[in-house]
Amino acid sequence: MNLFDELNEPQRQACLATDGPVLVLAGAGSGKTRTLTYRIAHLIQNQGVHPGQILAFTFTNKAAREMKNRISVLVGPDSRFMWIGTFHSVAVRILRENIRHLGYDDRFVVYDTDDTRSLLKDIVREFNWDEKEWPPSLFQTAISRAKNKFQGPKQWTDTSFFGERVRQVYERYQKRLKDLNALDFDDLIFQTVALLDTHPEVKAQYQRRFRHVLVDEYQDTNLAQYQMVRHLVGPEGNLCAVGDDDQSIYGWRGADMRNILEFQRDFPGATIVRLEENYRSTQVILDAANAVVRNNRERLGKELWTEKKNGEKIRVYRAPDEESEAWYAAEVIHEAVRHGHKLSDCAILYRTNAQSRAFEMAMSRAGITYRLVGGKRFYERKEVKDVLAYLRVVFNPADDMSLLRIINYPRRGIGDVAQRRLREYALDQGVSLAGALAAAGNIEGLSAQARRASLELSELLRSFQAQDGQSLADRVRHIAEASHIMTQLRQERTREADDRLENIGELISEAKRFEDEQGTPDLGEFLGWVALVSDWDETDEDAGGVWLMTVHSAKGLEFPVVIVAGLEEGVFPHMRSMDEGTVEEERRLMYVALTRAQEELYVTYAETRTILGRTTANPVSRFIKEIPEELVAKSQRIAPPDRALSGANRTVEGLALGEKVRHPRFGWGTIVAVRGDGDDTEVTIAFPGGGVRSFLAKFAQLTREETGA
Ligand SMILES: Nc1ncnc2c1ncn2[C@@H]1O[C@H](COP(=O)(O)OP(=O)(O)OP(=O)(O)O)[C@@H](O)[C@H]1O
Ligand SMILES: [Mg+2]
Repeated sequence: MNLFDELNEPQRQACLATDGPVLVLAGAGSGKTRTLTYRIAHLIQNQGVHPGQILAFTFTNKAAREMKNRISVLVGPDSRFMWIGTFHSVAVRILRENIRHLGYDDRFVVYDTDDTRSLLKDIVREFNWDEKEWPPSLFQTAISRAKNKFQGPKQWTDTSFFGERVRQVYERYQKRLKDLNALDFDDLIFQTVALLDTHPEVKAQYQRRFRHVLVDEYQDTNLAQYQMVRHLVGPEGNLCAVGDDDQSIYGWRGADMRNILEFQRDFPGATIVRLEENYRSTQVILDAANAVVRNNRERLGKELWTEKKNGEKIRVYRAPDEESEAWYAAEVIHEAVRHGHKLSDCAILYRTNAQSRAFEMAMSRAGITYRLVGGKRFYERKEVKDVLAYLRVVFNPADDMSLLRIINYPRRGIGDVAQRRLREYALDQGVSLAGALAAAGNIEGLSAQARRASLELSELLRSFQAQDGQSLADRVRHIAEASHIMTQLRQERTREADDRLENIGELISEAKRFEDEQGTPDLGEFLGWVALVSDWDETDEDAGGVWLMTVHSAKGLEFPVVIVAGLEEGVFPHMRSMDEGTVEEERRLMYVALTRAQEELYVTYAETRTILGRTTANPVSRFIKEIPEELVAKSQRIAPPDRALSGANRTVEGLALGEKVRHPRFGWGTIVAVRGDGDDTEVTIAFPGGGVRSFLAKFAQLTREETGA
């Protein structure tokens, strides 16, 4: 097959320009990611570049996986030698190979935001500052900002009272992290850049290794990431970056559009390619997206066109409240399915995660399977973190923070007093907390009980370490058992404890999956992988169902049917952006949202919305007003939700066991249970071949046999 038959002229040009820097600057859906993928295939297939010489950055692990799969189809199994990943995962690989040059041990662990928050809390306590006045999140944000700009504590410039305190905390925090042999997320990039900055021989080694560097979603790289790219690109300057200034939506995380503007300065002689044909959406959708984003002043300016001239008009729906909005979404989806779409063709996009609740509820009630991207993450659950804390200490005995988490969990008689004593000893002697445990026999001021328990724990951890080399899943299982975490949960005999046990079981399965897929039982690799698991990796993509996610998560994706919800001033654009003067970034976010749609686009808003128990009435979003009227369908409702509800109500009166009813999605079934009454009536229906499902009768749109469908 000729690769280039599947590309248009400018896309081909971007693939063929393999000597020197290339910047592809183009709007949504114009084939930037596709071009990048084909360029890699072209390099391997036609230019004799070895897959191991290719380094590509994507914005999510999911995108990396997809790109890898795509390329392996084009070039075969050797593609496994390519380095394709997020900035963070590439950084972990580089640091594991080289971090010793920076005085860390290569068995470092990665701290998530929870872990760093406890560490910061600890530090504030050490300084004896009021924790209410100086919450850890304050420092977390400030330190993260600094790292994204590649500013260490030494480069700190803010000398105000507040700034001075941040500097103090920042300095102590970095020192503590190093003692703990831990890195936070931002450190991964920061330390990689520091490493490449100060170790020319390491830098040269990577530059020789990677002859071609590629970056997707280039508009969302921050300064530190940009510097990482610059260091890794060799003297030949073979860098291909693709991006869209109109889709820059991570300013809050330090993404800097100037990276695009400065590309030409940093990589002189760069070929600039523009793509203008969009292959994703209908002209109506593009016109709407173009019209909205045109209201931004800070942009390079470009327009998109498509050959898909026709297209359904956009439907705008005004709901009385967020529940009706969600119910409307459910109707849209039923309708789409009736017209032959799969559930997985449909996506509901919203501005903040908190908005998902109403949609989840409506989907469950309407019997629509859905997949939520984001939300409470598996790896953030307490019991999972407890077992992981054991694993981390086993892997990296210097990790005092993780040891503190489990030093007395399950309870073993090392109380607060004993813990304080052990920490004092560790500090005095310059050893880790694990070292103090081992020396408990000689530490004064410990009760006999605490002393015995400390020594036992120390011995237990040592026995866990001795299992290096066994299967990972077995190790995780053994640790969860021998630590008595499982025993304790089993004894509780509550539903919650059962859930927790199940989650630990899931963690063990994850360890097995990791081992099977990555082909290594290495605990460190597993922990590194866990730390970088993103919302997407926790979504079962094969499961089917409507997608629920934030607009940020939808970056780079496309769906035939898209519902963009919550278009109210204060929600989208978000309140904070109005205070901080970043409405243009919100508008880019709206542009991203609209351009995810391939065929049908729905935009909804609610007249009143209850957030955190407070009901507010917000005016309709300016972004809706920016969509030209001629692109919006006149009839704005598929079916008014109130009528749908009352209609459903009528049909369910007096539901009886054994009665045959019809559900709009699952078809005919038999009622096997009825619970509750009035609006709360819940019916359970057995569908022949479709299983048994429960619905709130009020919402289920059931019809009776005699009335027909
Ligand atoms: N030359 C082409 N011929 C046919 N289809 C194409 C062509 N180029 C791109 N496409 C298709 O158009 C869609 C959008 O492409 P792609 O996702 O690469 O765009 P993008 O510019 O990366 O979008 P985004 O800005 O949203 O990340 C994909 O379904 C892709 O397969
Ligand atoms: Mg893309």
